Amino acid sequence: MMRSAETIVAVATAPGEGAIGIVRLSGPSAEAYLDQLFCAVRPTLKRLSHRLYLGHLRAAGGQIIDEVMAVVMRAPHSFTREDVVEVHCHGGMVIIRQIVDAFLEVGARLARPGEFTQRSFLNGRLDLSQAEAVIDIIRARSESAGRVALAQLDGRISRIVAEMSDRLADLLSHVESLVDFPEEDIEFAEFSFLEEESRSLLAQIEDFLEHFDMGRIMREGLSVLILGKPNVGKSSLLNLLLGESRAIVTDIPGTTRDTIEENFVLGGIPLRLIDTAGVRDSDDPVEVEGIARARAKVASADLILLVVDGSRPLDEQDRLALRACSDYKTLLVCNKTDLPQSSLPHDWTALPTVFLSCRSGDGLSLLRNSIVTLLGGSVQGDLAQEVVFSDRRHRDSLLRTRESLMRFQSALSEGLSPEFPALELREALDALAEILGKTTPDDILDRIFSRFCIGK
Ligand SMILES: Nc1nc2c(c(=O)[nH]1)N(C=O)[C@@H](CNc1ccc(C(=O)N[C@@H](CCC(=O)O)C(=O)O)cc1)CN2
Ligand SMILES: Nc1nc2c(ncn2[C@@H]2O[C@H](COP(=O)(O)OP(=O)(O)OP(=O)(O)O)[C@@H](O)[C@H]2O)c(=O)[nH]1
Ligand SMILES: [Mg+2]
Repeated sequence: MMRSAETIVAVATAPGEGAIGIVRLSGPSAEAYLDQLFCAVRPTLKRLSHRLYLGHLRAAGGQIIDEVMAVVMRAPHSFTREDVVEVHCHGGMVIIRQIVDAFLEVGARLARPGEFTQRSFLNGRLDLSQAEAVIDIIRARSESAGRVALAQLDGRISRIVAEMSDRLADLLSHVESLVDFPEEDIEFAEFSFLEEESRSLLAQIEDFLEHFDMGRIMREGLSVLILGKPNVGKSSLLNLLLGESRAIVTDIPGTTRDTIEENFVLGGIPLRLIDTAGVRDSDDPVEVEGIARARAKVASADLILLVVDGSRPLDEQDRLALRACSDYKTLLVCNKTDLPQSSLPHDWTALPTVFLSCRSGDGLSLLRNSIVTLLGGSVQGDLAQEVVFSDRRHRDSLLRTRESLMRFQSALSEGLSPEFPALELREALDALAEILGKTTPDDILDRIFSRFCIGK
Protein backbone atom coordinates (compact mmCIF):
# COMPACT_ATOMS: atom_id res chain seq x y z
CA MET A 1 0.00 0.00 0.00
CA MET A 2 1.28 3.43 -0.95
CA ARG A 3 1.29 5.81 2.00
CA SER A 4 1.95 9.45 1.61
CA ALA A 5 4.29 11.04 4.13
CA GLU A 6 2.44 14.31 4.19
CA THR A 7 -0.56 14.92 6.39
CA ILE A 8 -3.22 17.03 4.70
CA VAL A 9 -6.03 19.13 6.13
CA ALA A 10 -9.15 20.76 4.66
CA VAL A 11 -12.65 21.85 5.53
CA ALA A 12 -15.04 19.06 4.62
CA THR A 13 -18.24 21.08 4.89
CA ALA A 14 -19.45 24.27 3.22
CA PRO A 15 -17.69 26.92 5.33
CA GLY A 16 -19.94 29.21 7.32
CA GLU A 17 -23.13 27.66 6.06
CA GLY A 18 -24.06 24.92 8.48
CA ALA A 19 -24.66 24.46 12.17
CA ILE A 20 -21.70 22.08 12.30
CA GLY A 21 -18.45 22.28 10.37
CA ILE A 22 -16.03 19.42 9.83
CA VAL A 23 -12.29 19.80 9.44
CA ARG A 24 -10.64 16.65 8.15
CA LEU A 25 -7.04 15.43 8.18
CA SER A 26 -5.40 12.45 6.56
CA GLY A 27 -1.87 11.13 6.84
CA PRO A 28 0.60 9.60 9.29
CA SER A 29 0.74 12.59 11.67
CA ALA A 30 -2.99 13.28 11.83
CA GLU A 31 -3.44 11.85 15.32
CA ALA A 32 -0.25 13.44 16.66
CA TYR A 33 -1.47 16.83 15.43
CA LEU A 34 -4.81 16.23 17.14
CA ASP A 35 -3.03 15.37 20.37
CA GLN A 36 -1.25 18.72 20.22
CA LEU A 37 -4.45 20.73 19.87
CA PHE A 38 -7.31 18.70 21.37
CA CYS A 39 -8.09 18.32 25.02
CA ALA A 40 -10.83 15.80 25.85
CA VAL A 41 -13.37 16.58 28.55
CA ARG A 42 -12.88 13.06 29.90
CA PRO A 43 -9.26 12.18 29.18
CA THR A 44 -8.54 8.49 28.49
CA LEU A 45 -5.23 6.69 28.29
CA LYS A 46 -6.07 4.98 25.03
CA ARG A 47 -8.27 6.72 22.48
CA LEU A 48 -10.43 4.28 20.52
CA SER A 49 -10.72 4.39 16.73
CA HIS A 50 -14.07 5.43 15.25
CA ARG A 51 -15.36 7.00 18.50
CA LEU A 52 -16.38 10.61 18.92
CA TYR A 53 -14.84 12.44 21.87
CA LEU A 54 -16.02 15.74 23.28
CA GLY A 55 -13.41 18.31 24.17
CA HIS A 56 -11.83 21.65 23.36
CA LEU A 57 -9.67 22.59 20.44
CA ARG A 58 -6.91 25.08 21.08
CA ALA A 59 -4.85 27.22 18.74
CA ALA A 60 -1.15 26.43 18.53
CA GLY A 61 -0.68 29.42 20.87
CA GLY A 62 -2.87 27.85 23.56
CA GLN A 63 -6.17 29.77 23.57
CA ILE A 64 -9.37 27.76 23.12
CA ILE A 65 -10.94 28.10 19.65
CA ASP A 66 -14.08 26.01 20.11
CA GLU A 67 -15.85 23.20 21.93
CA VAL A 68 -15.68 20.31 19.46
CA MET A 69 -16.13 16.59 18.92
CA ALA A 70 -13.15 14.72 17.50
CA VAL A 71 -12.78 11.29 15.95
CA VAL A 72 -9.77 9.29 14.86
CA MET A 73 -10.12 6.58 12.19
CA ARG A 74 -6.91 4.64 12.21
CA ALA A 75 -5.34 3.17 9.08
CA PRO A 76 -6.32 1.19 7.18
CA HIS A 77 -9.93 1.46 8.38
CA SER A 78 -10.65 4.92 7.02
CA PHE A 79 -11.84 6.63 3.87
CA THR A 80 -8.26 7.16 2.63
CA ARG A 81 -6.80 4.03 4.30
CA GLU A 82 -4.47 6.45 6.10
CA ASP A 83 -4.98 7.74 9.64
CA VAL A 84 -7.91 10.13 9.40
CA VAL A 85 -8.96 12.70 11.99
CA GLU A 86 -12.13 14.72 11.93
CA VAL A 87 -12.92 17.68 14.13
CA HIS A 88 -16.62 18.50 14.30
CA CYS A 89 -16.87 22.14 15.33
CA HIS A 90 -19.46 24.92 15.28
CA GLY A 91 -20.14 25.88 11.68
CA GLY A 92 -18.97 29.49 11.77
CA MET A 93 -16.53 30.65 9.12
CA VAL A 94 -14.14 32.21 11.64
CA ILE A 95 -13.97 29.09 13.80
CA ILE A 96 -13.45 26.75 10.88
CA ARG A 97 -10.66 28.91 9.50
CA GLN A 98 -8.94 29.14 12.90
CA ILE A 99 -9.02 25.36 13.29
CA VAL A 100 -7.56 24.77 9.83
CA ASP A 101 -4.88 27.39 10.60
CA ALA A 102 -4.04 25.67 13.88
CA PHE A 103 -3.41 22.37 12.09
CA LEU A 104 -1.33 24.13 9.43
CA GLU A 105 0.69 25.71 12.22
CA VAL A 106 1.59 22.35 13.79
CA GLY A 107 2.68 20.86 10.44
CA ALA A 108 -0.24 19.81 8.24
CA ARG A 109 -0.45 20.93 4.63
CA LEU A 110 -3.60 22.24 2.91
CA ALA A 111 -5.16 19.51 0.74
CA ARG A 112 -5.41 19.96 -3.01
CA PRO A 113 -8.87 19.58 -4.64
CA GLY A 114 -9.92 15.94 -4.51
CA GLU A 115 -6.80 14.86 -2.63
CA PHE A 116 -8.63 12.81 0.01
CA THR A 117 -10.44 10.85 -2.70
CA GLN A 118 -7.21 10.63 -4.72
CA ARG A 119 -5.46 9.04 -1.75
CA SER A 120 -8.36 6.64 -1.36
CA PHE A 121 -7.81 5.69 -5.00
CA LEU A 122 -4.00 5.49 -4.76
CA ASN A 123 -4.29 3.31 -1.67
CA GLY A 124 -6.66 0.95 -3.44
CA ARG A 125 -9.84 1.53 -1.46
CA LEU A 126 -11.67 2.97 -4.48
CA ASP A 127 -11.03 2.33 -8.15
CA LEU A 128 -11.23 5.21 -10.60
CA SER A 129 -14.88 4.68 -11.53
CA GLN A 130 -15.77 4.77 -7.83
CA ALA A 131 -13.68 7.88 -7.23
CA GLU A 132 -15.47 9.57 -10.12
CA ALA A 133 -18.77 8.52 -8.57
CA VAL A 134 -17.87 10.56 -5.49
CA ILE A 135 -17.86 13.75 -7.60
CA ASP A 136 -21.03 12.68 -9.37
CA ILE A 137 -22.82 12.19 -6.06
CA ILE A 138 -21.80 15.64 -4.90
CA ARG A 139 -22.80 17.23 -8.19
CA ALA A 140 -26.03 15.25 -8.67
CA ARG A 141 -29.01 17.57 -8.89
CA SER A 142 -31.72 14.94 -9.13
CA GLU A 143 -32.49 11.72 -7.32
CA SER A 144 -32.01 9.68 -10.48
CA ALA A 145 -28.55 11.14 -11.07
CA GLY A 146 -27.73 10.37 -7.46
CA ARG A 147 -28.91 6.79 -7.83
CA VAL A 148 -26.68 6.10 -10.84
CA ALA A 149 -23.70 7.62 -9.04
CA LEU A 150 -24.34 5.67 -5.85
CA ALA A 151 -24.52 2.38 -7.75
CA GLN A 152 -21.19 3.31 -9.33
CA LEU A 153 -19.65 4.10 -5.92
CA ASP A 154 -20.97 0.78 -4.71
CA GLY A 155 -18.85 -0.90 -7.37
CA ARG A 156 -21.41 -1.80 -10.03
CA ILE A 157 -19.09 -0.72 -12.83
CA SER A 158 -16.07 -2.18 -11.08
CA ARG A 159 -17.67 -5.63 -10.92
CA ILE A 160 -18.81 -5.60 -14.53
CA VAL A 161 -15.44 -4.43 -15.81
CA ALA A 162 -13.63 -7.00 -13.67
CA GLU A 163 -15.81 -9.77 -15.05
CA MET A 164 -15.28 -8.66 -18.64
CA SER A 165 -11.54 -8.38 -18.03
CA ASP A 166 -11.47 -11.93 -16.70
CA ARG A 167 -13.13 -13.20 -19.84
CA LEU A 168 -10.74 -11.25 -22.05
CA ALA A 169 -7.77 -12.54 -20.08
CA ASP A 170 -9.08 -16.06 -20.49
CA LEU A 171 -9.34 -15.56 -24.24
CA LEU A 172 -5.82 -14.19 -24.27
CA SER A 173 -4.39 -17.19 -22.44
CA HIS A 174 -6.02 -19.50 -25.00
CA VAL A 175 -4.53 -17.53 -27.87
CA GLU A 176 -1.13 -17.40 -26.17
CA SER A 177 -1.08 -21.14 -25.75
CA LEU A 178 -1.40 -21.28 -29.54
CA VAL A 179 1.58 -18.96 -29.89
CA ASP A 180 3.65 -21.52 -28.01
CA PHE A 181 2.78 -24.26 -30.51
CA PRO A 182 2.81 -22.44 -33.83
CA GLU A 183 3.22 -25.55 -35.95
CA GLU A 184 -0.13 -26.99 -34.86
CA ASP A 185 -3.25 -25.83 -36.65
CA ILE A 186 -5.92 -24.23 -34.53
CA GLU A 187 -8.40 -26.93 -33.72
CA PHE A 188 -11.97 -26.34 -34.76
CA ALA A 189 -13.34 -26.51 -31.20
CA GLU A 190 -10.73 -24.04 -30.03
CA PHE A 191 -11.47 -21.71 -32.91
CA SER A 192 -15.19 -21.68 -32.31
CA PHE A 193 -14.67 -21.00 -28.59
CA LEU A 194 -12.59 -17.93 -29.46
CA GLU A 195 -15.17 -16.82 -31.98
CA GLU A 196 -18.19 -17.26 -29.76
CA GLU A 197 -16.64 -15.80 -26.67
CA SER A 198 -15.50 -12.67 -28.47
CA ARG A 199 -18.89 -12.32 -30.14
CA SER A 200 -20.62 -12.56 -26.78
CA LEU A 201 -18.30 -9.93 -25.27
CA LEU A 202 -18.97 -7.63 -28.20
CA ALA A 203 -22.71 -8.04 -27.74
CA GLN A 204 -22.38 -7.09 -24.09
CA ILE A 205 -20.42 -3.96 -24.97
CA GLU A 206 -23.00 -3.02 -27.60
CA ASP A 207 -25.68 -3.33 -24.98
CA PHE A 208 -23.86 -0.98 -22.60
CA LEU A 209 -23.28 1.53 -25.38
CA GLU A 210 -26.94 1.42 -26.34
CA HIS A 211 -27.99 2.32 -22.83
CA PHE A 212 -25.39 5.05 -22.55
CA ASP A 213 -27.85 7.75 -23.66
CA MET A 214 -30.19 6.66 -20.89
CA GLY A 215 -27.31 7.27 -18.53
CA ARG A 216 -26.92 10.77 -19.83
CA ILE A 217 -30.62 11.36 -19.29
CA MET A 218 -30.45 10.05 -15.74
CA ARG A 219 -27.45 12.19 -14.93
CA GLU A 220 -28.44 15.39 -16.65
CA GLY A 221 -32.17 15.02 -17.23
CA LEU A 222 -33.88 15.73 -20.55
CA SER A 223 -33.69 19.45 -21.15
CA VAL A 224 -36.93 21.35 -21.57
CA LEU A 225 -36.33 24.90 -22.72
CA ILE A 226 -38.92 27.63 -22.11
CA LEU A 227 -38.76 30.17 -24.94
CA GLY A 228 -40.85 33.14 -26.03
CA LYS A 229 -40.92 36.92 -26.27
CA PRO A 230 -40.81 39.01 -23.08
CA ASN A 231 -43.74 39.08 -20.63
CA VAL A 232 -45.69 36.12 -22.04
CA GLY A 233 -45.34 34.19 -18.75
CA LYS A 234 -42.23 32.00 -19.20
CA SER A 235 -41.06 32.40 -15.63
CA SER A 236 -44.61 31.93 -14.38
CA LEU A 237 -44.64 28.63 -16.29
CA LEU A 238 -41.38 27.51 -14.68
CA ASN A 239 -42.77 28.32 -11.24
CA LEU A 240 -46.06 26.55 -11.99
CA LEU A 241 -44.31 23.35 -13.13
CA LEU A 242 -41.94 23.37 -10.17
CA GLY A 243 -44.70 24.25 -7.72
CA GLU A 244 -42.61 27.02 -6.16
CA SER A 245 -41.67 30.64 -6.82
CA ARG A 246 -38.22 29.92 -8.16
CA ALA A 247 -38.01 32.67 -10.81
CA ILE A 248 -38.89 36.33 -10.43
CA VAL A 249 -42.16 37.26 -12.13
CA THR A 250 -43.13 40.89 -12.85
CA ASP A 251 -45.26 42.69 -15.39
CA ILE A 252 -42.15 44.43 -16.72
CA PRO A 253 -40.96 42.90 -20.02
CA GLY A 254 -37.32 41.79 -19.79
CA THR A 255 -37.47 40.60 -16.17
CA THR A 256 -35.45 37.42 -16.66
CA ARG A 257 -31.91 38.36 -17.68
CA ASP A 258 -30.09 35.03 -17.55
CA THR A 259 -31.08 31.39 -17.91
CA ILE A 260 -32.43 29.62 -14.82
CA GLU A 261 -32.20 25.82 -14.56
CA GLU A 262 -34.04 23.52 -12.19
CA ASN A 263 -34.30 19.73 -12.06
CA PHE A 264 -37.53 17.92 -11.50
CA VAL A 265 -39.19 14.63 -12.33
CA LEU A 266 -42.32 14.36 -14.46
CA GLY A 267 -44.04 11.01 -15.09
CA GLY A 268 -40.83 9.26 -14.02
CA ILE A 269 -38.69 11.24 -16.46
CA PRO A 270 -35.89 13.37 -14.98
CA LEU A 271 -36.10 16.82 -16.53
CA ARG A 272 -33.98 19.92 -16.49
CA LEU A 273 -36.29 22.87 -16.92
CA ILE A 274 -34.65 26.00 -18.31
CA ASP A 275 -36.24 29.46 -18.16
CA THR A 276 -34.73 32.03 -20.48
CA ALA A 277 -34.63 35.74 -21.17
CA GLY A 278 -37.48 36.80 -23.48
CA VAL A 279 -36.45 36.86 -27.13
CA ARG A 280 -36.69 40.32 -28.76
CA ASP A 281 -34.58 42.91 -30.55
CA SER A 282 -32.86 44.89 -27.85
CA ASP A 283 -30.06 47.43 -27.37
CA ASP A 284 -29.46 46.64 -23.71
CA PRO A 285 -26.19 44.66 -23.62
CA VAL A 286 -27.25 42.59 -20.59
CA GLU A 287 -30.48 41.62 -22.29
CA VAL A 288 -28.70 40.89 -25.58
CA GLU A 289 -26.35 38.52 -23.74
CA GLY A 290 -29.30 36.82 -22.01
CA ILE A 291 -31.06 36.33 -25.35
CA ALA A 292 -27.86 34.96 -26.90
CA ARG A 293 -27.64 32.42 -24.06
CA ALA A 294 -31.25 31.41 -24.61
CA ARG A 295 -30.65 30.83 -28.31
CA ALA A 296 -27.48 28.84 -27.60
CA LYS A 297 -29.55 26.41 -25.53
CA VAL A 298 -32.04 25.76 -28.31
CA ALA A 299 -29.89 23.29 -30.23
CA SER A 300 -29.24 21.06 -27.21
CA ALA A 301 -32.82 21.11 -25.92
CA ASP A 302 -34.79 17.87 -25.97
CA LEU A 303 -38.05 19.84 -26.04
CA ILE A 304 -38.92 23.52 -26.43
CA LEU A 305 -41.95 25.05 -24.76
CA LEU A 306 -42.71 28.04 -26.95
CA VAL A 307 -44.84 30.39 -24.87
CA VAL A 308 -47.16 33.04 -26.32
CA ASP A 309 -49.64 35.40 -24.68
CA GLY A 310 -53.04 34.21 -25.97
CA SER A 311 -54.76 37.41 -24.92
CA ARG A 312 -52.86 39.49 -27.48
CA PRO A 313 -52.48 39.23 -31.24
CA LEU A 314 -49.19 37.55 -32.11
CA ASP A 315 -46.58 39.93 -33.46
CA GLU A 316 -43.16 40.08 -35.08
CA GLN A 317 -41.43 39.28 -31.78
CA ASP A 318 -43.46 36.09 -31.42
CA ARG A 319 -42.39 35.13 -34.95
CA LEU A 320 -38.77 35.77 -34.01
CA ALA A 321 -39.13 33.25 -31.17
CA LEU A 322 -40.97 30.81 -33.46
CA ARG A 323 -38.16 30.99 -36.02
CA ALA A 324 -35.58 30.31 -33.30
CA CYS A 325 -37.15 26.93 -32.59
CA SER A 326 -38.10 25.77 -36.07
CA ASP A 327 -36.44 22.37 -36.72
CA TYR A 328 -36.68 21.45 -33.04
CA LYS A 329 -39.24 19.48 -31.09
CA THR A 330 -41.61 22.21 -29.95
CA LEU A 331 -44.80 22.44 -27.90
CA LEU A 332 -46.73 25.70 -28.24
CA VAL A 333 -48.01 26.94 -24.89
CA CYS A 334 -50.78 29.47 -25.35
CA ASN A 335 -50.81 31.20 -21.96
CA LYS A 336 -53.20 33.55 -20.12
CA THR A 337 -56.45 31.76 -21.02
CA ASP A 338 -58.03 33.49 -18.02
CA LEU A 339 -58.10 36.69 -20.14
CA PRO A 340 -60.23 37.29 -23.27
CA GLN A 341 -58.47 35.45 -26.10
CA SER A 342 -57.16 36.63 -29.42
CA SER A 343 -57.19 34.02 -32.20
CA LEU A 344 -54.08 32.11 -33.32
CA PRO A 345 -52.90 32.83 -36.89
CA HIS A 346 -53.22 29.82 -39.21
CA ASP A 347 -49.51 29.15 -39.66
CA TRP A 348 -49.18 28.54 -35.89
CA THR A 349 -51.82 25.86 -35.68
CA ALA A 350 -49.51 23.19 -37.12
CA LEU A 351 -47.65 22.98 -33.79
CA PRO A 352 -48.90 20.73 -30.98
CA THR A 353 -50.56 23.23 -28.67
CA VAL A 354 -51.66 23.43 -25.05
CA PHE A 355 -53.89 26.19 -23.68
CA LEU A 356 -52.94 27.24 -20.19
CA SER A 357 -53.40 29.82 -17.52
CA CYS A 358 -50.40 30.13 -15.25
CA ARG A 359 -52.55 32.38 -13.08
CA SER A 360 -55.35 29.86 -12.41
CA GLY A 361 -53.46 26.65 -13.16
CA ASP A 362 -56.08 25.62 -15.75
CA GLY A 363 -54.51 23.33 -18.35
CA LEU A 364 -51.59 22.29 -16.16
CA SER A 365 -52.30 18.56 -16.19
CA LEU A 366 -52.77 18.66 -19.97
CA LEU A 367 -49.43 20.42 -20.26
CA ARG A 368 -47.71 17.84 -18.06
CA ASN A 369 -49.18 14.98 -20.10
CA SER A 370 -48.15 16.58 -23.38
CA ILE A 371 -44.57 17.01 -22.17
CA VAL A 372 -44.38 13.38 -21.07
CA THR A 373 -45.91 12.18 -24.35
CA LEU A 374 -43.56 14.24 -26.49
CA LEU A 375 -40.50 13.07 -24.54
CA GLY A 376 -41.72 9.53 -23.96
CA GLY A 377 -39.90 8.12 -26.99
CA SER A 378 -36.56 9.15 -25.52
CA VAL A 379 -36.99 7.01 -22.44
CA GLN A 380 -37.86 3.34 -22.22
CA GLY A 381 -37.93 0.77 -19.48
CA ASP A 382 -36.83 1.25 -15.93
CA LEU A 383 -33.96 3.68 -16.20
CA ALA A 384 -32.14 2.64 -13.05
CA GLN A 385 -32.16 -1.03 -14.03
CA GLU A 386 -30.57 -0.56 -17.42
CA VAL A 387 -27.99 2.11 -16.88
CA VAL A 388 -24.48 1.07 -16.04
CA PHE A 389 -22.24 3.40 -17.99
CA SER A 390 -23.05 7.09 -18.14
CA ASP A 391 -19.64 8.74 -18.20
CA ARG A 392 -18.04 9.84 -21.47
CA ARG A 393 -14.64 8.65 -20.34
CA HIS A 394 -16.01 5.16 -19.73
CA ARG A 395 -17.79 5.20 -23.06
CA ASP A 396 -14.54 6.07 -24.79
CA SER A 397 -12.81 3.08 -23.16
CA LEU A 398 -15.67 0.79 -24.18
CA LEU A 399 -15.48 2.04 -27.78
CA ARG A 400 -11.76 1.27 -27.92
CA THR A 401 -12.29 -2.14 -26.34
CA ARG A 402 -14.88 -2.84 -29.02
CA GLU A 403 -12.53 -1.75 -31.83
CA SER A 404 -9.78 -4.04 -30.58
CA LEU A 405 -12.15 -6.97 -30.21
CA MET A 406 -13.38 -6.47 -33.76
CA ARG A 407 -9.81 -6.43 -35.04
CA PHE A 408 -9.20 -9.58 -33.00
CA GLN A 409 -12.07 -11.27 -34.80
CA SER A 410 -10.79 -10.31 -38.23
CA ALA A 411 -7.27 -11.42 -37.39
CA LEU A 412 -8.73 -14.72 -36.27
CA SER A 413 -10.84 -15.29 -39.34
CA GLU A 414 -8.03 -14.28 -41.67
CA GLY A 415 -5.98 -17.04 -40.08
CA LEU A 416 -3.13 -14.70 -39.10
CA SER A 417 -0.37 -16.04 -36.93
CA PRO A 418 -1.58 -16.04 -33.26
CA GLU A 419 0.65 -13.13 -32.17
CA PHE A 420 -1.62 -10.75 -34.06
CA PRO A 421 -4.93 -11.64 -32.42
CA ALA A 422 -3.08 -11.78 -29.09
CA LEU A 423 -1.91 -8.22 -29.60
CA GLU A 424 -5.47 -7.03 -30.18
CA LEU A 425 -6.67 -8.76 -27.03
CA ARG A 426 -3.99 -7.05 -24.97
CA GLU A 427 -5.12 -3.71 -26.36
CA ALA A 428 -8.72 -4.54 -25.53
CA LEU A 429 -7.70 -5.37 -21.96
CA ASP A 430 -5.75 -2.12 -21.60
CA ALA A 431 -8.62 0.00 -22.90
CA LEU A 432 -11.04 -1.67 -20.51
CA ALA A 433 -8.69 -1.35 -17.54
CA GLU A 434 -8.64 2.43 -17.98
CA ILE A 435 -12.17 2.52 -16.63
CA LEU A 436 -10.85 1.38 -13.26
CA GLY A 437 -7.77 3.57 -13.53
CA LYS A 438 -5.31 0.71 -13.67
CA THR A 439 -3.68 1.81 -16.90
CA THR A 440 -4.75 5.43 -16.87
CA PRO A 441 -1.94 7.89 -17.59
CA ASP A 442 -1.02 10.28 -14.74
CA ASP A 443 -2.02 13.44 -16.58
CA ILE A 444 -5.53 12.09 -17.07
CA LEU A 445 -5.72 11.10 -13.40
CA ASP A 446 -4.64 14.61 -12.40
CA ARG A 447 -7.30 16.10 -14.61
CA ILE A 448 -10.01 13.89 -13.12
CA PHE A 449 -9.14 14.69 -9.52
CA SER A 450 -8.73 18.40 -10.16
CA ARG A 451 -12.45 18.52 -11.00
CA PHE A 452 -13.19 17.84 -7.33
CA CYS A 453 -13.71 20.53 -4.79
CA ILE A 454 -11.21 21.14 -1.98
CA GLY A 455 -11.89 18.94 1.03
CA LYS A 456 -13.21 15.97 -0.96
N1 LIG B 1 -18.02 12.47 8.80
C1 LIG B 1 -17.89 11.94 7.61
N2 LIG B 1 -18.97 11.61 6.88
C2 LIG B 1 -18.84 11.05 5.64
C3 LIG B 1 -17.57 10.79 5.08
C4 LIG B 1 -16.42 11.14 5.86
O1 LIG B 1 -15.26 10.98 5.44
N3 LIG B 1 -16.63 11.70 7.09
N4 LIG B 1 -17.49 10.21 3.80
C5 LIG B 1 -16.40 10.34 2.97
O2 LIG B 1 -16.48 10.28 1.79
C6 LIG B 1 -18.67 9.54 3.25
C7 LIG B 1 -18.78 8.17 3.85
N5 LIG B 1 -17.79 7.30 3.31
C8 LIG B 1 -16.86 6.62 4.06
C9 LIG B 1 -16.39 5.43 3.55
C10 LIG B 1 -15.54 4.67 4.28
C11 LIG B 1 -15.12 5.07 5.54
C12 LIG B 1 -14.28 4.18 6.38
O3 LIG B 1 -13.81 4.57 7.42
N6 LIG B 1 -14.10 2.93 5.95
C13 LIG B 1 -13.39 1.89 6.68
C14 LIG B 1 -14.31 1.02 7.49
C15 LIG B 1 -14.85 1.71 8.67
C16 LIG B 1 -15.41 0.73 9.71
O4 LIG B 1 -14.75 -0.28 9.97
O5 LIG B 1 -16.51 0.98 10.22
C17 LIG B 1 -12.70 0.98 5.67
O6 LIG B 1 -13.09 0.98 4.51
O7 LIG B 1 -11.79 0.29 6.08
C18 LIG B 1 -15.57 6.30 6.04
C19 LIG B 1 -16.44 7.07 5.29
C20 LIG B 1 -19.88 10.37 3.55
N7 LIG B 1 -19.96 10.74 4.97
N1 LIG C 1 -53.63 37.07 -16.52
C1 LIG C 1 -52.53 36.31 -16.55
N2 LIG C 1 -51.33 36.87 -16.34
C2 LIG C 1 -50.25 36.08 -16.37
C3 LIG C 1 -50.34 34.70 -16.61
N3 LIG C 1 -49.07 34.17 -16.59
C4 LIG C 1 -48.25 35.21 -16.33
N4 LIG C 1 -48.94 36.36 -16.19
C5 LIG C 1 -48.41 37.68 -15.90
O1 LIG C 1 -47.61 38.10 -16.98
C6 LIG C 1 -46.52 38.92 -16.51
C7 LIG C 1 -45.19 38.38 -17.02
O2 LIG C 1 -44.95 37.13 -16.45
P1 LIG C 1 -43.49 36.48 -16.42
O3 LIG C 1 -43.66 35.10 -15.98
O4 LIG C 1 -42.56 37.35 -15.67
O5 LIG C 1 -43.15 36.55 -17.96
P2 LIG C 1 -41.78 36.17 -18.70
O6 LIG C 1 -42.15 35.59 -20.00
O7 LIG C 1 -40.91 35.37 -17.80
O8 LIG C 1 -41.15 37.61 -18.93
P3 LIG C 1 -39.61 38.01 -19.18
O9 LIG C 1 -38.79 37.35 -18.12
O10 LIG C 1 -39.64 39.46 -19.03
O11 LIG C 1 -39.25 37.58 -20.54
C8 LIG C 1 -46.64 38.92 -15.00
O12 LIG C 1 -47.28 40.10 -14.60
C9 LIG C 1 -47.48 37.70 -14.70
O13 LIG C 1 -48.21 37.83 -13.50
C10 LIG C 1 -51.64 34.13 -16.83
O14 LIG C 1 -51.83 32.93 -17.06
N5 LIG C 1 -52.71 35.00 -16.80
MG1 LIG D 1 -39.06 35.68 -17.06
